[in-house]
Amino acid sequence: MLLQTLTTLNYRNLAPATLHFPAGVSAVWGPNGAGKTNLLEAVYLALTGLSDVGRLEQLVQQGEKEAYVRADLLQGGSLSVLEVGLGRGRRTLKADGVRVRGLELPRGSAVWIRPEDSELVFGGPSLRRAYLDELLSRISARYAQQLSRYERAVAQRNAALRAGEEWAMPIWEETLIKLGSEIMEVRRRAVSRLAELAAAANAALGSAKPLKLELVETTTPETFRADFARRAAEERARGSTVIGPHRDDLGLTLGDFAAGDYASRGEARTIALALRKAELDLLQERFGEMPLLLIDDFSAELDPARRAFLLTMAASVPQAIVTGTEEAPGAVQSLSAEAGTFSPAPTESGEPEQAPIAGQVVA
Ligand SMILES: Nc1ncnc2c1ncn2[C@@H]1O[C@H](COP(=O)(O)OP(=O)(O)OP(=O)(O)O)[C@@H](O)[C@H]1O
Repeated sequence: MLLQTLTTLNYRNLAPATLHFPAGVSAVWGPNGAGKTNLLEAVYLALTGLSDVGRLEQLVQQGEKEAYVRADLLQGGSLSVLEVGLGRGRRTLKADGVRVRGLELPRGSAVWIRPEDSELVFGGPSLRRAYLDELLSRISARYAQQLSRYERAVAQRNAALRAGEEWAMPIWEETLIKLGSEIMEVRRRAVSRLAELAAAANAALGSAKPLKLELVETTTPETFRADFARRAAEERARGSTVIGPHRDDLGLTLGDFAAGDYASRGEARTIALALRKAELDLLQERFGEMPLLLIDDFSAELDPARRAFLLTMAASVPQAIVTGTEEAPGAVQSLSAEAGTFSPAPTESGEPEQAPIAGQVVA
């Protein structure tokens, strides 16, 4: 997977530009607020269709109505043009000029490592479910479809519970048991492999304590129906579905203790990094091609073992973009960031890879 160029227009604080990315590590460095994270966010959005902002309008430059991002991506030897158009509450994705849904994008194309990934450890179960569901949705389009059907059915059953529509319960319960059991089966298989990969990454990061990942389930495919009967009174009192994969968690144990309750901040960062490395490995196993690696703010990582791990990871994939307030070592391209513009600078080891080309926008 090689990103060849990224074009942005009216995207957050980025100046309109087309940037070229060679194979190897591109270092993007500059002061706080320069737009480094925005650049990685634009790449990730164009490649995966994924974005975790609350409102799409946030992505459009203030004072503008629409934004545009285009990525030219080389995958499996052929070039794809991926485009995103953003407007008020509206997002349009195109692949090679044809409108597509997010699921139809090249799903194993990028992994994004961010300083806030520690929230995967300290945050609530919904963050870990989102990590798992996003990853599994990229691995399997069917999983994504079943999950969205399941979530709709949960919302409808909750509405029926609140309206006291007892007659509708058997129908919704059968739907949830069918869709939910399939989701649980896929999660079980994936988590068993993810656990191996994350444990290996955690050990490679020099952690003295073993990392264990396991699904914490509120029910099982085997007991779903009986659990609905058992929790019937509670569900009616609360007006909500309290069992099922939408309430499950990805349990993280470091050594003998639950990581969310007992891990130090540094240990949490190591676990989060191990989870991202496992994600990279799983996507590579599934699609047979190494995703583009996006590392946001490597310079915030002060621990020598984690910093070395990040930089080794970047150097070991076909292509990585590494941002920081200082230049990442070993880069083949260096882009200095300032107020939303990215100017080629000599790398630590030589001349700029590209001439400045800001302003060339392919609309
Ligand atoms: N929709 C928008 N329109 C204009 N500017 C925006 C928009 N959204 C964010 N910004 C600006 O983008 C800048 C943040 O950029 P970004 O987070 O990419 O910085 P950064 O280079 O990663 O900084 P740091 O090193 O602090 O992480 C902020 O100054 C913010 O005000």
